[in-house]
Amino acid sequence: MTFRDKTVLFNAPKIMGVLNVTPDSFSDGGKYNQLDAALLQTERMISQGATFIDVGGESTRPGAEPVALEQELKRVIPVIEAIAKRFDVIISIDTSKAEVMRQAANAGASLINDVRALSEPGALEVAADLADRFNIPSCIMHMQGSPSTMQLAPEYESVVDEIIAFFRQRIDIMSKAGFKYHQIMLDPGFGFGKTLDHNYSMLKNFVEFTQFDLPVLAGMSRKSMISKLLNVDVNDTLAGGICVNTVAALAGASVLRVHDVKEAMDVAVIIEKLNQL
Ligand SMILES: Cn1c(SCC(=O)Nc2ccccc2)nc2c(=O)[nH]c(N)nc21
Repeated sequence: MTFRDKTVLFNAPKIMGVLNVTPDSFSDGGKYNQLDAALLQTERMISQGATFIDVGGESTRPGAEPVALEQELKRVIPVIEAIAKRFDVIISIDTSKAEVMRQAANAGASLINDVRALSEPGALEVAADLADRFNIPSCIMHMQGSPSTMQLAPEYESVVDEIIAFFRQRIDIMSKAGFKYHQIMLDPGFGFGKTLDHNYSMLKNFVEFTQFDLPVLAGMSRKSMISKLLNVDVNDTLAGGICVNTVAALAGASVLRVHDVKEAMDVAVIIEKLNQL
């Protein structure tokens, strides 16, 4: 798409900072250290401009082992409570489990981020109830297969069309379950059952995902679609991340889910400037 023949909307995206509270995301296992480190990281991301803090207790990387309910609760609930007590920020709970959604909302979370799009038992009902009673929206993400299988052989007739059809189907199911339209957020799920080319064709056609007039979240930060293409280590994907986030933002992404909040905020501030002229 050249800028000449299409009007590019310069709507600045909001930034969602990633807070991983899985044990492998902290240097040592100590409880105090983990909570303290999480709060320090949260404070840093808020000071850098994050609107959302995404708290996740189950790693959903390719091949990741599922986490038991009790384990996931132990990881995320104390962190959510501590953040809600200290900061004025929107806490997003990254979970697929109905019980984690309910307890996280109780502890102060006000956005549900489910990479399995409310497909687990009870999740749709609990999320719809939280939307109804507390106006808590849900972000539903497309994934082909499950974390343990999704990257074995991703296959699509047309990845963009299949994601669009998935969004249509899930929006219909959520509306029937009681969600109001504005309580739904969409996410094409970069890296979740997609090859490198699938990911870049999703990015190239990102504007298609905005056809529902619902906010669309883009989560490409530090993912293999950057490290593989640029042939760099995951810790050296900052420049690539800024590029893909800029492309997604100009194509209409409302939220960028990132590890590097400062750099994503720089993108948002520059786009906001263009919006004002
Ligand atoms: C929870 N969650 C994840 S976890 C995967 C991840 O960050 N991998 C990863 C992290 C760091 C380095 C390499 C890979 N990705 C998304 C996303 O794209 N959208 C939404 N809505 N939620 C998401």
